Amino acid sequence: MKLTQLIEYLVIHETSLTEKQMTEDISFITQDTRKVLKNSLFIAIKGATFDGHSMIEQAVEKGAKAVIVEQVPTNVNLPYILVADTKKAMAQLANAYYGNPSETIKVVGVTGTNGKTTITHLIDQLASSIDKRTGVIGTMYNKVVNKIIPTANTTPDSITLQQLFNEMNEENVDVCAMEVSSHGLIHGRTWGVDFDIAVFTNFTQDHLDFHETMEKYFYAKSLLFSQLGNGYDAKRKLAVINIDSPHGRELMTCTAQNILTYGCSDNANLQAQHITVTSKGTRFDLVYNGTCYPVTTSLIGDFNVYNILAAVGACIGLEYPLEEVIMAITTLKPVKGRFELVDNCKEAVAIVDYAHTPDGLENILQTAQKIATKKIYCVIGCGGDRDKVKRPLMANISLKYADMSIFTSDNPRTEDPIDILNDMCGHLTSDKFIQLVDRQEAIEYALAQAEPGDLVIVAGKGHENYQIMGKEKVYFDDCEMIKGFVNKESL
Ligand SMILES: CC(=O)N[C@H]1[C@@H](OP(=O)(O)OP(=O)(O)OC[C@H]2O[C@@H](n3ccc(=O)[nH]c3=O)[C@H](O)[C@@H]2O)O[C@H](CO)[C@@H](O)[C@@H]1O[C@H](C)C(=O)N[C@@H](C)C(=O)N[C@H](CCC(=O)O)C(=O)O
Ligand SMILES: Nc1ncnc2c1ncn2[C@@H]1O[C@H](COP(=O)(O)OP(=O)(O)OP(=O)(O)O)[C@@H](O)[C@H]1O
Ligand SMILES: N[C@H](CCC[C@H](N)C(=O)O)C(=O)O
Ligand SMILES: [Mg+2]
Repeated sequence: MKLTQLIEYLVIHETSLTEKQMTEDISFITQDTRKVLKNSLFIAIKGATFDGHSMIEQAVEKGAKAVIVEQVPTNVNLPYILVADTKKAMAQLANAYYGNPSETIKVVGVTGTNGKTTITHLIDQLASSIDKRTGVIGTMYNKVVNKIIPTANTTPDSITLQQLFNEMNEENVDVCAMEVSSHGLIHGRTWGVDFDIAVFTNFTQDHLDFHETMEKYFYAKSLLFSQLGNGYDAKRKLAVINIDSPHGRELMTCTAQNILTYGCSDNANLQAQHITVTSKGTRFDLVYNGTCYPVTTSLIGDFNVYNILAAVGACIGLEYPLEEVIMAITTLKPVKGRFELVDNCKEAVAIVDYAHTPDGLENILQTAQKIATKKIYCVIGCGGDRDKVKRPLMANISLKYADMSIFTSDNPRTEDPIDILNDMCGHLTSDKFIQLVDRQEAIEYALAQAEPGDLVIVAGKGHENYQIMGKEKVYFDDCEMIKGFVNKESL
């Protein structure tokens, strides 16, 4: 593609490129000097730890035909194009390079503190059940039909994102269910994505290390709704909002589009009534447009009823046949590491879950109380180099609902795990907890104590099969640890 064509939508403040240089062919765009190839366009980004502007000379040496910058280089002979904001330019360039690929796919963006992965995977299952070709973008992996692509982020950078949409187009994907994280929104990773549907799950405390205040965190979430279009778009768009959340009600003013509300309140468009939770699954009545549909699902918990309503709401927005979608609810499989029941030698009910926020933990422990017949053990840790404010809150919640809490490590990263444990339980005086810094020991302790019929919740890591210690990822899998536990007394 010609450089002139690629930069058509940029507002250029200044450039050192000649008219001839502007007509050069560009065959690759990147924001990473390590990936620059011949005939690339390099975009310099100021990141958290590194400033791409410091390496534009090397990028040009490696074959970049031009560099996009937001500050004039010291060496003005370099082929630079000055813009106000290189992150915004990167999103515009990525979109131009891949030909606005999200326009031809139905894109469902899901945001909120908890439930994004679950809902996107439920949408994937529901859409697949009516023979749609699907894509998924999110925490566990990205997926193009059956191809699984590993990912480092919940919401990828704008180049990776547009590249994924392009691949989805090549594979004739009908619908992509995508997690939209608050980091992704603040970093502008989703700029230029043509969302058809925006789903809001809920809003509670997390990520204060990054957003600093709940107000700023909520503002980040609201961006998905203000980016949903002007209300007069060629494509019909819809915001699907949890009306039981006060923040959901506030978000309703952030979009120009039509809104479908869901929840348990009488005024929700899509409603759940008469919820019954058991250790085998959940039953409820789904009410839409005055018709009541009794449904059963193997997903456990009231919070999963919300997740199902959100996924069904998205399917309504996609104009899928409602009765077929509702029938498919009974076939929904739980998502890996989300309230996942794991076999073990103790005949205890062991559950691995990804709860890593106070609200997530409270929801699963409330659900645990509903299905428990005997004692509840809870193994939980908090991530290092992340929101510290949530640490004592999560310990308090565990103590409130579990008969015994085992506080341990969960991705300490560059922090000392003992310091994290002190933040969690330094203030506690109860005798209903112990601290075991080694996660394997913590899980084994809980299982060793558990009697048949007790419930052992192992929370925080869900699908993750690693522990991040320092900068290293060490293999660790909660499910394997539970399955592999051998009760020493029975040997
Ligand atoms: C703190 C943070 O968000 N970092 C993200 C960010 O990296 P960064 O821009 O800060 O990277 P940097 O190392 O400072 O580099 C700056 C620039 O220089 C370039 N560079 C760097 C080195 C070099 O030699 N040459 C070079 O050109 C880099 O390519 C980059 O363009 O941009 C990268 C690309 O988009 C992300 O992968 C990376 O996410 C890291 C891995 C991360 O852990 N992020 C977390 C906090 C995050 O974003 N989480 C949310 C999920 C939250 C939730 O689930 O609720 C997410 O969406 O993943
Ligand atoms: N609707 C919900 N409301 C409250 N808690 C939930 C809800 N759905 C899931 N959870 C809890 O949150 C955990 C994470 O769920 P999920 O992975 O779907 O959320 P997420 O929003 O994708 O999280 P992340 O921010 O890490 O991407 C689950 O394991 C469960 O404990
Ligand atoms: N998406 C979440 C994942 C946290 C998972 C937990 N295991 C941890 O490391 O804290 C985050 O980036 O905060
Ligand atoms: Mg997720």
